[in-house]
Amino acid sequence: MAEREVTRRQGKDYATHFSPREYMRAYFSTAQGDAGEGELLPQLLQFLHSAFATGEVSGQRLLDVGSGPTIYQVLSACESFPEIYLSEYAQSNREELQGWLNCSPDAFDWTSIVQFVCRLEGRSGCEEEKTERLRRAVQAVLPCDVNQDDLLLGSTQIPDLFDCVLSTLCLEAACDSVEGFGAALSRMCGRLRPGGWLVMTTVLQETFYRVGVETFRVLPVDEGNVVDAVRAAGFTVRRLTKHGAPDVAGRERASDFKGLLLIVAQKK
Ligand SMILES: C[S@@+](CC[C@H](N)C(=O)[O-])C[C@H]1O[C@@H](n2cnc3c(N)ncnc32)[C@H](O)[C@@H]1O
Repeated sequence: MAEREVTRRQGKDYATHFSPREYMRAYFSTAQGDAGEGELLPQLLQFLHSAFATGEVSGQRLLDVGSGPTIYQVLSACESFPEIYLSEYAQSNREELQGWLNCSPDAFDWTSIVQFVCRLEGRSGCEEEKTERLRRAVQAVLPCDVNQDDLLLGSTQIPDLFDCVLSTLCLEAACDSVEGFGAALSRMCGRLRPGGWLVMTTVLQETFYRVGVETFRVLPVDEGNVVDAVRAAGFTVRRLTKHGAPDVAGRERASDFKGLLLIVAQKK
């Protein structure tokens, strides 16, 4: 029987076909994440914990680019940055974030992941305090498009300069060429002060991931592509960690990533 052709969503489709609820349910229901992705989520959480726990990556203001509907990525950062600006392309994702910030009764439940991060910090039992700290830290949920020169799309009343830019699993989803990836990275760090920090996580050689019934296209990048882009954007790489992907067979995999790259870099 002929295989059904799958439409690979990309670009503007994020505004219309990306279901925040399906995304969070599939990948963030527990701190173990999606079974087919092996240790991806624990590795992300562990890396983000260690990146911020050293105390070196710290300051006043942090910009998270392409936040999606998720808050896992800023749970560690809120201990080191009292002001956090979330930014995201899709309005539906921004609404999910806002719902969580407003303690909406039907907001996604992040308890399992907050518990995991508190355990990493040696502060089991402090989940409520952590959640409150993060809610207090978030100053705004801004629209953003990494493919536009004006990345934050004319948002006003935001700082001219940030001390840290964080971005998790975003550019490879948002860009359609290696050149575009580099340009978006430079743009994203345009508001970073000299000496400021870039913390970025990237899936390697991924061509797709699934969200509910939809399949999203991903730009396959390798370690060299990412490191070259980071250096070309004016950074010194301070820390680089790489993990392989699990060997999961089958067409029903949630994604086809081959590895995970975790980078801390400092702007010259
Ligand atoms: C795989 S999700 C990652 C979300 C979140 N950062 C995380 O770690 O789970 C990719 C995100 O990139 C966002 N995105 C897609 N195109 C974008 C663009 N042009 N500018 C900024 N973000 C974009 C999507 O809306 C989506 O939230």
